Amino acid sequence: MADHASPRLPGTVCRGAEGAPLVCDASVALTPTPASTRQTPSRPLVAYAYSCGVSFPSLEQLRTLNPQQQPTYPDAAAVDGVVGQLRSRPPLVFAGECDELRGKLANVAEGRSFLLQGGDCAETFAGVTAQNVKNKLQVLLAMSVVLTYAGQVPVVKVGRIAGQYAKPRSKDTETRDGVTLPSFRGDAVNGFDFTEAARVPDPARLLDVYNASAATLNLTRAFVTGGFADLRSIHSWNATFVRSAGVVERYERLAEEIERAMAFMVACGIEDESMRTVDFYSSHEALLLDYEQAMTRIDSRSQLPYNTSGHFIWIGERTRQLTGAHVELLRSVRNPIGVKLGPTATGEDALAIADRLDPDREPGRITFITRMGAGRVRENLPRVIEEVEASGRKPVWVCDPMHGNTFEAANGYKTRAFSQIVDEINGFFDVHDRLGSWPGGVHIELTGDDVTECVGGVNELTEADLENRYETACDPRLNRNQSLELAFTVAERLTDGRINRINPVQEFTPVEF
Ligand SMILES: O=C[C@H](O)[C@H](O)COP(=O)(O)O
Ligand SMILES: C=C(OP(=O)(O)O)C(=O)O
Repeated sequence: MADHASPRLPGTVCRGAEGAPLVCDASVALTPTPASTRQTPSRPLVAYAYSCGVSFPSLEQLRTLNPQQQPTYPDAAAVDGVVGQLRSRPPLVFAGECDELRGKLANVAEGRSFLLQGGDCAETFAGVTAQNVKNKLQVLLAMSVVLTYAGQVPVVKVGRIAGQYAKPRSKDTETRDGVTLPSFRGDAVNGFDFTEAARVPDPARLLDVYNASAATLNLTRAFVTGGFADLRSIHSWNATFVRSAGVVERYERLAEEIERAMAFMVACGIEDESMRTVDFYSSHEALLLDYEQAMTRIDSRSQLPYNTSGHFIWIGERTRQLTGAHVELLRSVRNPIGVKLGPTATGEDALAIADRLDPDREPGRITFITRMGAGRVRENLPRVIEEVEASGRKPVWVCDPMHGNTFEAANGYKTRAFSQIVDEINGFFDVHDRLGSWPGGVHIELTGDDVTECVGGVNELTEADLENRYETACDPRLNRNQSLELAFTVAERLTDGRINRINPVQEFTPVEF
């Protein structure tokens, strides 16, 4: 074990200020790792405590906690090898960016802004193309403009992007025509093809996840800062929407209004950087413990651990066990954390998880993503909100109207009805309105393409249409027009009496002419 004064080496274990061992950050590595201190795959990873005394679990410890939804790899040594390689890779996101997002989410929790989180149900390696990433950004930017302008709220933009490659499944196996194989668990785990070979979990895919996420993030950063997100190109974000839809005309009218407003601002001398770039963050479900634990790094500024695989990570409905491995891992990292709450979640469950993940009640740390289903949201959500808010906690409340509203169409396609998605969102707003809490955001599975996966919406897709372009690797997503239509629906609920809360009248400084 190296002492603290030694050069810090990736993956080495050294003594912290109080004698507690800590794992050093690859970003502060000074010299190549000498063979004697190299973390070999077969050597157990050492649990450590960082200076403030919170312990960070080793993979061995996590594995004793009966982790749910993990792949069963045929070769444990191969997993260790991959984990070792991931530990030495550079971080994908930076601690300071995660802090910045946490600060923005604190504003959302206070009712001062709104979270738009959206993207694929399951990203795929084949989907890492410039066109795909651009289409997804385009639809998210268009939605965010609708929310900002029509809804009159500042919008925090987070993609389900650059890491959303692993899926929890209801069943371990899938049967087709009498043949039973392991379920597809996302490109991070196994192959989509229904063959025995494809469905074997392969740990080398975790390195592909890293590479695909890095490429996606790189492109995303370039798009959002390189002119693509310039509000003055607002019309061009619309170029690829299906023209016939009424929702597109509505968007065009709004884009024209924004252009006029911007021209007015420019004429008044009010033009700044915020019109040209946007802040955009990545997020995914932190499902695969091998990957998420290996991607944790010690921030060289604060000496605290951050999961560097994405800015915002969430714990799914199936893995939120209070003393389970996922909660144990995420309680020890500093990123803002989401927790999905399904229809059976109680206020007591939510409070217990919040206390475990966020004992210090740090603003912006916890986001509860509720996904109760349209039929249950009005009945089940109030109790959860009431109990959590009565404790004095102020989490971000977000509605995921997708996961509680999935059904199988008569022709066998897994689908969702646009009307039910809207109904759950309306239920979410109704409940928050009644309780006086802040409906802080929406979490949507969507794509920038014109797929036919969800029925209804402006183009009135029917079950028969599903077979035309059903391309999701897991759950059905809203297509471009449905996503935009949803943004207008949410914007209407936001303007409904809320503008004053978000933009309280401020001291007015007259512009000099
Ligand atoms: O996206 C969420 C889950 O991974 C998905 O709904 C599970 O789908 P399944 O019920 O077909 O396994
Ligand atoms: C699996 C997901 O959701 P949930 O945990 O809510 O089922 C998801 O959002 O991809």
